[in-house]
Amino acid sequence: MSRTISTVTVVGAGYMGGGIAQSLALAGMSVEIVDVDVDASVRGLERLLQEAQEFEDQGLYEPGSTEKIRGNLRAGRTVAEAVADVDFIEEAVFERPDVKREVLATISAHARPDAIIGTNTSSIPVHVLVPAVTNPERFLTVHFSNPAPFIPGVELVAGESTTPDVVEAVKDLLARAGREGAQVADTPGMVLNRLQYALLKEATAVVEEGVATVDDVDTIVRTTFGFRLGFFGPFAIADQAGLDVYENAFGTLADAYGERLATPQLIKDAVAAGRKGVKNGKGLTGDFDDETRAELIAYRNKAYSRMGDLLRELGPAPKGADPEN
Ligand SMILES: NC(=O)c1ccc[n+]([C@@H]2O[C@H](COP(=O)([O-])OP(=O)(O)OC[C@H]3O[C@@H](n4cnc5c(N)ncnc54)[C@H](O)[C@@H]3O)[C@@H](O)[C@H]2O)c1
Repeated sequence: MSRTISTVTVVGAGYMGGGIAQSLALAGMSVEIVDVDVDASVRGLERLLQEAQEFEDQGLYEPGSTEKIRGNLRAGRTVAEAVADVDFIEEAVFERPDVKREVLATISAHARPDAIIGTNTSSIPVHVLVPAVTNPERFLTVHFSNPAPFIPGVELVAGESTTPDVVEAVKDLLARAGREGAQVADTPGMVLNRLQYALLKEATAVVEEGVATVDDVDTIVRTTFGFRLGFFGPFAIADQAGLDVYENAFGTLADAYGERLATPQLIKDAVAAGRKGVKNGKGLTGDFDDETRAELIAYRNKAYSRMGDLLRELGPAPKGADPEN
């Protein structure tokens, strides 16, 4: 039977730790935040309550959210005291292995032996931190994205000895907080940053080669494929476009840019096996019959139409002044 997390301590009441604590408290968990000392923890709590009130006033949080957070979120104790009897501890201190190791060792020394311990690291491989934790079967990366109160996705990275029930318990906690956890392997950059940096790297090459300006690259990303990404990942998008179409298009890219942008084996194999995507009912993301295909197209059209409405309602994002040099 899966374990249920209902009490949480977040260590590090800064930008990310604060947002994580606020989100979990809003979702009904009993949460404590703790920072370097009691004063810093209490200041963190005050800042979070003020911020929650601002979100509520701006209509970003439901009426009554700040009161709910106030009732579920506390501060005022040391790390040792605050982690002593909770189901889950999320470490969100500075992104430095030495600092994280020290904090994780303190947490391990004072937490229950079965308490689950997560780290919010965005770049440090979990195996680098594992030696600092006693009972490492209960330790994993639980990587929230910025801004934590609003971004739903959370990357999970299990260590070599992390047990499946621990991953399941964290996924369940995240689901109750309206978040979605996805597990990835313990590799540098994990998935989020590897993909995000690959896009930025190619975008930078486009600008450096004089193909388009920074502004025009951002416009194209925002208004074309970026428009789809809130609803579909790259595999679902490829299924909708046609895997055979992608195979051919990769051929053109490979002619120009070489092996780096040649057709991936996964796509070659899929097309060779007769998988062309949604259009022939056989995709990388699944099989589609007439009914699911029609439902998908209806969902897609509604999603993009609503996305257009939202963008028109919000208007363009504020921009900085043109760089002076
Ligand atoms: N900022 C982002 O966009 C972002 C996004 C995803 C993940 N992360 C990760 O989240 C973690 C925290 O980042 P942040 O942006 O919130 O940093 P931050 O500097 O805002 O907060 C870190 C907090 O940790 C506290 N701290 C430091 N040492 C401590 C100790 N020994 N005991 C208790 N508290 C201690 C600091 O006082 C500070 O309040 C990092 O691992 C970072 O990589 C950050």
